[in-house]
Amino acid sequence: MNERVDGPGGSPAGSPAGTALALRGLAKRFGPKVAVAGIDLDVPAGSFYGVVGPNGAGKTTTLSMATGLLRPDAGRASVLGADVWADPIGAKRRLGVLPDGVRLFDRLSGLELVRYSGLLRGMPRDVVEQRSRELLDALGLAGAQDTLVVDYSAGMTKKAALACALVHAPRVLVLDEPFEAVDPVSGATIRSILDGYVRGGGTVVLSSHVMDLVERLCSHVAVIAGGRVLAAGELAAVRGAGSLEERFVDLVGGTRDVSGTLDWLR
Ligand SMILES: Nc1ncnc2c1ncn2[C@@H]1O[C@H](COP(=O)(O)OP(=O)(O)OP(=O)(O)O)[C@@H](O)[C@H]1O
Repeated sequence: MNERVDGPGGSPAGSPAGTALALRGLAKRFGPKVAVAGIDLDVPAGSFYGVVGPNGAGKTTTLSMATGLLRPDAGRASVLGADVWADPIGAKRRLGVLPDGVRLFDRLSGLELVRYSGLLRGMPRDVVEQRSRELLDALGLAGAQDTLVVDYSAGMTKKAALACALVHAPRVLVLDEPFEAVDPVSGATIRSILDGYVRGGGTVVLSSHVMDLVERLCSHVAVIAGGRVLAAGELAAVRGAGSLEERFVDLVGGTRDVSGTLDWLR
């Protein structure tokens, strides 16, 4: 099943004008395991795009290939027209990425880490300095800016990584589980930063397991399972009459009845 509910202008063959992220036939296997089985997706510029799917659906593998972190076995990805593999510098200039299970240079302090990200992007030192401090302040890390990242909690590390993804003001943000391990106050701050970013013309693609959050934040959603897109397009069209969670369960398969098992646990 591959139900496409893209609005007019969406084209599975070419990359329509105004596409921030275009994925064509992306595929990846790990040994015998097919993680991603040929994914096509157009993320319209200016959209807030949620990618949802069960554990092991292929979300992280897809986003890693889409952002140049993992080489696909087949297929292409482009960011605002720049091919991620043929023109990596052009694509990465337009892109900010929060990868899954981020490995950071954690012997740097939070401030040093964000500064380092900005300087790597070739930004002027004074701009880097100002933005790094502003980002850490907005994300509630100002008090910990001189603490080594290795001593950060999981949520603090995620926020520092998000600051690194934002410092060069990219036009497209790809965030793998940005709210995981983040407390509710920080979550609200991140939501408001991302909202403002999209209102200013930026594009956000994020993966999440939290349907309520995707429903509240996103204009578009793709449901992925078994390495394929089951449905994609505007949130209202994908969701239909019910909630996104109902639609998700409907598409991905019902909940399992485990009432007669795990007797030893009772
Ligand atoms: N490096 C790897 N080596 C072997 N198998 C892998 C590797 N990375 C992913 N896989 C497999 O590929 C499939 C898709 O994994 P992926 O991490 O993309 O799923 P996901 O949708 O992000 O899952 P989750 O929601 O649990 O984070 C899974 O079956 C996983 O076991």
